[in-house]
Amino acid sequence: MKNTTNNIVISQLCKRHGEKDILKDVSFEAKQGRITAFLGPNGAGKSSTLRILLGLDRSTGTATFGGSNYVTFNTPLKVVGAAFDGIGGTPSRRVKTHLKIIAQSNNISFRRVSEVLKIVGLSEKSKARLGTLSLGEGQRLGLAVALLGDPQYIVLDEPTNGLDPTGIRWFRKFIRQQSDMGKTILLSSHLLSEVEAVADNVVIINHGKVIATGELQDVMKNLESLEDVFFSLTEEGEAKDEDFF
Ligand SMILES: Nc1ncnc2c1ncn2[C@@H]1O[C@H](COP(=O)(O)OP(=O)(O)OP(=O)(O)O)[C@@H](O)[C@H]1O
Repeated sequence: MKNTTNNIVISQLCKRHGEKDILKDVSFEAKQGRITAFLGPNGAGKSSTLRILLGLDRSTGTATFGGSNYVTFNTPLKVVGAAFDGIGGTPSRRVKTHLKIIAQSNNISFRRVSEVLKIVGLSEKSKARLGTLSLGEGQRLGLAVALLGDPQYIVLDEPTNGLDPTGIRWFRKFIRQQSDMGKTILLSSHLLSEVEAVADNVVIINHGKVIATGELQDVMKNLESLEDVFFSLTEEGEAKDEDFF
C-alpha cells in the first residue's frame, strides 16, 4: 500500500503585488504516487505558487513537502527536484560539468550524473556545451538536474514547453514511471490537452483562485474535455484565452 504522508500541501496562500492580489487563498494537495497537474491560463498564478513552494518567494499561508518547508532542507535536491524555464549555467560549460557542480553542492555522488543523463536520454550530449543545446535538450537537462538527488518530490513548471511530439511522448512515459515509483509529482501547464494525457489529479487556477480540484475523471465528469470544465467554471469571455489551447 502506498504511503500517503509524502504529499505536497499548499494551504491558504495569499500574495499581493502592489495593488493586485495575485494569489487568493490558494489551497490544494499533490499526493504521493500521483501526477497532479496545476493548470491555468497565462498569468493565473501557477509560477507564483511554485516559487513560494520552493522558497523563492514569500507569502502568507503555508506550502510544505511532507510537512516541512523547502528552506529547512540541508540538501534540498535529495528531497525535491524542480525544473523551471531555463537551465542556468554558463553557456560554455559542458553538460557533465554543469551536473557535477550541482551534485557537489548537494553532496550527491558523481556516479549519479551518468545515471540521470541516461534516464533523460542525454548521454551522448554529456560533453556538449550548454549554449549548444536545443530547447528540448535543455528541458531534458532540467529534468536530469531535478532527478540528481533521487528526490521524493518532483515539481516541474511547463515541462513540455519546447518538446517535439517524440519528446512529449517520451516525457509522458518518463513521468508515469516516476509516479509508479511512488514519487509525488506536481507539474504546471497552460495546455489542457497535455494535462488530459498525463495527469491523475488536476487543480485549475484562474485569476489567482483555485476554481476546481480533484481526480481528473471527477473534474471531467459529464463533460467532454477539460476545455468544457474550464469554460463552465470561469466567466464567459474572460477565460477565452487562445493561448490556453
Ligand atoms: N514580481 C511581480 N510583480 C508584479 N506582478 C507580478 C510579479 N510576479 C508575478 N506577477 C503577476 O502575477 C500574476 C501571476 O503570474 P504567474 O507568473 O504566477 O502566472 P502563471 O500562471 O505562471 O502564468 P504563465 O502561464 O504565463 O507562466 C500575473 O498577473 C503577473 O503579472
